Amino acid sequence: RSAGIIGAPFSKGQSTGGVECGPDRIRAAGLLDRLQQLGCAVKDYGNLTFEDIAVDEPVRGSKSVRAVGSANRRLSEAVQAVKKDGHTAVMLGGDHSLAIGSIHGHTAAVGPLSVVWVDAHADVNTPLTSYTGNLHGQPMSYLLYELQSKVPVLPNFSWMKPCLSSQDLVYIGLRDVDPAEHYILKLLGVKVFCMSQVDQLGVARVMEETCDYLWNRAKKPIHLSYDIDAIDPFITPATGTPVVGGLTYREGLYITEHLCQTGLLSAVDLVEVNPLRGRTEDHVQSTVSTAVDLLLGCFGRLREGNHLPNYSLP
Ligand SMILES: N/C(=N\O)NCCC[NH3+]
Ligand SMILES: [Mn+2]
Ligand SMILES: [Mn+2]
Repeated sequence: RSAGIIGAPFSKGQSTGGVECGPDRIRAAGLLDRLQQLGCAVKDYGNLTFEDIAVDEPVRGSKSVRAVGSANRRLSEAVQAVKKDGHTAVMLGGDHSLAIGSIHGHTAAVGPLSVVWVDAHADVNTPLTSYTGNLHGQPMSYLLYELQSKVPVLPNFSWMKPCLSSQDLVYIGLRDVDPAEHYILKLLGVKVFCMSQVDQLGVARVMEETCDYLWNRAKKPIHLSYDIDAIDPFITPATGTPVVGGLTYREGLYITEHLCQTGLLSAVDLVEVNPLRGRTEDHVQSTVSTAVDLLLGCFGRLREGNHLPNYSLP
């Protein structure tokens, strides 16, 4: 396995400062070393820098549209480069509006994807249904072919087109979905495992059904977009929009372990880690170390233990 790490210190998809510090805090917690200890080849592409947009007035209620569009254009190009180099892409956020560029670039590089979106939220508001105008609550509406008519032309978004079919998307962990989002998910028939279904089925069955559903037609590369707020805030409190009743640490890890063993995991986003939202340093550490463990699960770390192929007893 080999990982290409992209830091995306971007926060303008929402209005809470600090999420731009996510990439460096996740690196500082030892992500690269621990990936290498697993025998994973690692290339760190560094942190993206983003165009400074001096004037970025709301458009149809959506905030920082020009900055979000510009940032995601750069991210799309970076993800394409990482995929061309043959790595599994790892995008460290930053807020979830970055999924626009990550999924767009991944698709541009490898073709049609299966997307697994692990999140307390559906992030499928359109610019016209969003209460807040924050673009981190809207990325999926820019990506889905079926919603193209519901998303107005926005400045700095002309570089992209929708690139995902609603039938190639599965949500896991939903527990805070707006009425408009719920309507959209039902209208499009999107496959959803909300927290009730995680409780009802158990995470192992959820993952079996996720894979069976996504592979119903053809096996495609998997894009895992992991919002840290999918995990219960008791474990990962340092995030912008915590919602009680989330995934346990074990459930969150099981999801990554299961997708890793499919051999199809082609890109991972780990977003919404916000160190400034931890009331104590322990809260920040718990959040950041969970993020690292989730990513290690994507690259073959097993709770039973691991040893390198060349290991020999002294
Ligand atoms: N973390 C968030 N999305 O995943 N916040 C925005 C969504 C609120 N409806
Ligand atoms: Mn999200
Ligand atoms: Mn969320």
